[in-house]
Amino acid sequence: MIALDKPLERLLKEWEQQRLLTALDRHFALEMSAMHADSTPLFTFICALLSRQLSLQHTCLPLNLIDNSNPLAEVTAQCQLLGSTVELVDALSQSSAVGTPSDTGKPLILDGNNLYLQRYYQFEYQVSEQLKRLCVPIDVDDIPHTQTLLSALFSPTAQALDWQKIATATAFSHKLAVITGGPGTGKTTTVTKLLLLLCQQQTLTIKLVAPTGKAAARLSESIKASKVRLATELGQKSDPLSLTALAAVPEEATTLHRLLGVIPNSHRFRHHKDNPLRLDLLIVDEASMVDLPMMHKLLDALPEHARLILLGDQDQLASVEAGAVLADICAGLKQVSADGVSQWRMRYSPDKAKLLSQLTASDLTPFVSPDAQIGDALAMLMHSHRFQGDAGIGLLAGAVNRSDLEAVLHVWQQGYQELLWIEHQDTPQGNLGLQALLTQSVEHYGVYLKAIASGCHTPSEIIDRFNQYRILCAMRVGEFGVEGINASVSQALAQAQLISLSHEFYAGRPVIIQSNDYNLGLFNGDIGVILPDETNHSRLMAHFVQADGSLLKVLPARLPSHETCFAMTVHKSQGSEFSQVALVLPPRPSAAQRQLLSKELVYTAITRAKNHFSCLGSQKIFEAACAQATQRASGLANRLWQ
Ligand SMILES: Nc1ncnc2c1ncn2[C@@H]1O[C@H](COP(=O)(O)OP(=O)(O)OP(=O)(O)O)[C@@H](O)[C@H]1O
Repeated sequence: MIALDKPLERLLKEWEQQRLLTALDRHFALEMSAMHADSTPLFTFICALLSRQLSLQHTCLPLNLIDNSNPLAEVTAQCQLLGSTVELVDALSQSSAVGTPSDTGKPLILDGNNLYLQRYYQFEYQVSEQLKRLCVPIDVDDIPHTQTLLSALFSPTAQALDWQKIATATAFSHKLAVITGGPGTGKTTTVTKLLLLLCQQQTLTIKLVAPTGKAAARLSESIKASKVRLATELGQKSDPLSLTALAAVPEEATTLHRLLGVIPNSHRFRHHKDNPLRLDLLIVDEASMVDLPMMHKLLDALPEHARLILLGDQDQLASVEAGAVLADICAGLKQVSADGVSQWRMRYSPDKAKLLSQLTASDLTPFVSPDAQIGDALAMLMHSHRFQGDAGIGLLAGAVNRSDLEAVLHVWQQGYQELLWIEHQDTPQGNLGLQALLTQSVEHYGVYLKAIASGCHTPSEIIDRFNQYRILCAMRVGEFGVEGINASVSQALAQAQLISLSHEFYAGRPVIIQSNDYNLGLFNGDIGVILPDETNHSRLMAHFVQADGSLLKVLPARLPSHETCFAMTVHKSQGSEFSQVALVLPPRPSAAQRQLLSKELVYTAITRAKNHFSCLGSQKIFEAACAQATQRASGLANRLWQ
């Protein structure tokens, strides 16, 4: 069933050298083969492919999607699979290492055409079961009263259907609710109104969390701002909704790790099935960043009676680790027309559509679906309120998200003030595009660096100014990856005498943490700035703003692994927002790099920008990225929707 040009062990080594496989993939395959006496070259090769899938953040290996004639996409194929998917499934299921879904003792599980590592099969199966268990309606005792409250919260709109109102009613009447939408579509506004409704009725222990400290801090700020707006609105009316209930709406958010209770030097948390969280309602923001294992741990720790609300943008890059849970949950709402254009459309069971229609005084019968499944828990907000004023960023984000290349080009050609295209331009004097980016970065980073030089000793103020601008890179390595751009920006700032590179730690050096240090309370992705200590100006300390707004100070020498952060990856920027963003795309990406340049990556970078977005790139590469949608292999969408 497998044809190899050379002995498999030699090929595995070559593939590792060519970076088609990682060392881990090769070792995993050889280890599995050594552990099972009935191993065949086919089995060993498939194990390498499965491990590679996990390195690429897929949760399984769909055997029917393997390109038999060149499974590793080599320049010249040295390995081919012979036979159909059915024969491949049959051959693998003979292996003593491969079990069926109920075989908890086997290291690999074959479920239909999908091959899993046992651990990932369990994560996926349990997450789907946990979500389905949560996907139940909650009785609305007094429909007319709730109707009145909803009408008081939502003024009539010009649109036929007010999806924020429908989302509020959806979440009010369901134990699980997933409210998704792009930036500024009103997710926080909606959830604040929902919390007001719930707090008006009963006393609940409500917790707000996000995957990173930065995202948690943003959630707190958004909820606070939303409460202030709502208080003004309520104050203007003689409403049945009380300001007292609004005051009870919580606004402090924390990180998922902190909520679950980190146990130092362990992958386990203090809260789990046997020691559940003490809460009645959990709200998770930036849910697209939550990977499959983390979602499992979170759902496992949720008490039986608790409600769960997930907020996020299903179009953003998926989690850094395996899985794309939020996208999988929403997958059943995607409709692809005959001409290949995809759009979202809600799907409700007849009962849910009837209830929502009653509660919101709108007609939702066109959205009734006989197989709505988890659709009853979903609410999608499509209209951005944030991008009305600065239309360029919103239009560009929308066009990229739809992979509408004509519209993308059109937006760039309109010359919007908040958009700047910088073309890579190789000349004997160097890349002029890169030089333009460096000039821009010196101007923007100069603001906070000059503030430090002029004696500003208020760390939060300086960090705030630093956060106004950020360079985001698609890649980590290379001249145009995070490493290269950080080095170039550091040099440019040193030349402008804004920083001094004579010491590793200097006032103004921004750092991003690359591993978790539970003792210090620093986590992968946390960003801080090295600054003179407020109480002793001759001593430098790394300053980090925590989720609750407080400052954490750490001696630079004690920092866990970290790097300079004038530039960071788009992946690491999720959950953050900056006034100005500059995206850097490589001019000549390798084949492997091209695979990573996706529309989700470009969309995520654009939507981090509040006021200005620039892109250093070449038009061809930008368009190729916009045309490429990422698909993560997973069986979760099927489990939830079939
Ligand atoms: N129905 C509405 N009418 C007018 N403005 C609105 C409406 N809903 C939200 N907004 C405004 O849009 C902005 C963004 O709202 P909100 O923070 O709720 O969106 P979000 O989806 O949570 O955004 P993000 O993804 O950026 O966190 C706020 O200024 C809010 O006042």
